[in-house]
Amino acid sequence: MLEKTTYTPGLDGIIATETKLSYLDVDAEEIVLRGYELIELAKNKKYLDLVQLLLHGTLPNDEQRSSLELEIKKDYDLPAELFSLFNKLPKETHPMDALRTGISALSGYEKNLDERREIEINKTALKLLAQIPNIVANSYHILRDEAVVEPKQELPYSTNFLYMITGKEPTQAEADYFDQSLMVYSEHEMPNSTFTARVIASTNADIYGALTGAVSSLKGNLHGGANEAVMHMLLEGETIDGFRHLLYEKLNNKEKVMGFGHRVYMKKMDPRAALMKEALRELSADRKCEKLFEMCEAGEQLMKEEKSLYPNLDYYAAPVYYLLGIPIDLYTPIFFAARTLGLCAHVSEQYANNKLFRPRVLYTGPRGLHP
Ligand SMILES: CC(=O)SCCNC(=O)CCNC(=O)[C@H](O)C(C)(C)COP(=O)(O)OP(=O)(O)OC[C@H]1O[C@@H](n2cnc3c(N)ncnc32)[C@H](O)[C@@H]1OP(=O)(O)O
Ligand SMILES: O=C([O-])CC(=O)C(=O)O
Repeated sequence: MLEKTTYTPGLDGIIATETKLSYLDVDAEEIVLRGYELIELAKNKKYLDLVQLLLHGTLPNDEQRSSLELEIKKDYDLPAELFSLFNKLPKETHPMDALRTGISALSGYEKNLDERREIEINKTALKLLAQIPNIVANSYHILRDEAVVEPKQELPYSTNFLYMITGKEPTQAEADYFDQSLMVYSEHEMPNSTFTARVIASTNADIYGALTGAVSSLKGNLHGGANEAVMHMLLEGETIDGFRHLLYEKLNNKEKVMGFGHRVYMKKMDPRAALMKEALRELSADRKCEKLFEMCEAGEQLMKEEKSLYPNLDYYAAPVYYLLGIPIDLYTPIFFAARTLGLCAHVSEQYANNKLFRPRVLYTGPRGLHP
């Protein structure tokens, strides 16, 4: 007989696996990535440095970073059939669903689909890191009957990603904010999407299947979908007073306010949100759009006073993306593109030391019935 004491709803606080990749140390207010602290990395390094760190365990030197970038860039192009596929989707398809379809379809082009060795999975990971930004940007353009924006080899990795989204080359400052957002989104221990990917990989299923499942998980508004919801809420609020009114209304209706709360940080501010808040402060001042920053701060204050709840990353990443001119429907796909890194590292780690996930239940139904 399984004891009720072994059951925690939502697996809250339960250790699901061992990992060398990352750990949220809430007391120390540190997000540990292979021994480094994520916020320090995000202030001093680039997304590509994190690619090398998470997949290979060490930060690259300049030469290693350049060869990693070349390796990724050689796989930027997508099979032409993928564009035809996006053309056939209903125009109402959400970009997260187009992304899910795109990743699933890519599996058919993978020669190494049956490979589970780390060295081969890392190669696939680089290919996915090359192709997923292209899927994110161009499935969106195709669904809106816009021209495809081909990747530009001469641009740095994340500059090219932002360029494919907006169709115009970003300034250095814009590219830097975007790169920093990709870093803070890149890996976060055991969120629902990472757990989903590891559960799928634990059956020996391939990495495309694991990532396809993770896209579905990330779309939900209790997870990655929250960043899009935050921006819609800010636009609906319009002014500081309007936004405060909207938040009170939601709290009175017992609705969840998107962008607040977190399973692990519930009583503290997500350190990544604090970094994005600073990016928003600078960008708002630069764009003479201080009102957006002030609205966010007013919302943060209200939620602290009324509910003792703090912003998570999505709350401050959303307005940063808005000021970078990114369409709202792409916020969650961008989150996924950045998280592709962490997901691939977790899938690789799962294969390397696999044990099938298969938990038990606390049965609450009837017994002893007869047909
Ligand atoms: C990058 C990311 O993916 S971060 C997560 C993004 N998601 C969101 O922003 C969605 C809004 N937030 C939430 O729904 C939650 O805080 C979650 C899902 C992130 C974490 O949830 P859980 O750990 O399961 O906690 P749970 O939802 O049970 O919340 C505990 C209590 O705080 C309240 N609460 C938590 N978050 C919120 C919120 N955003 N707005 C209002 N109340 C909230 C709950 O209503 C609950 O109150 P109760 O005990 O009176 O019923
Ligand atoms: O950790 C979580 O549960 C959700 C989150 O913040 C992330 O995936 O970045």
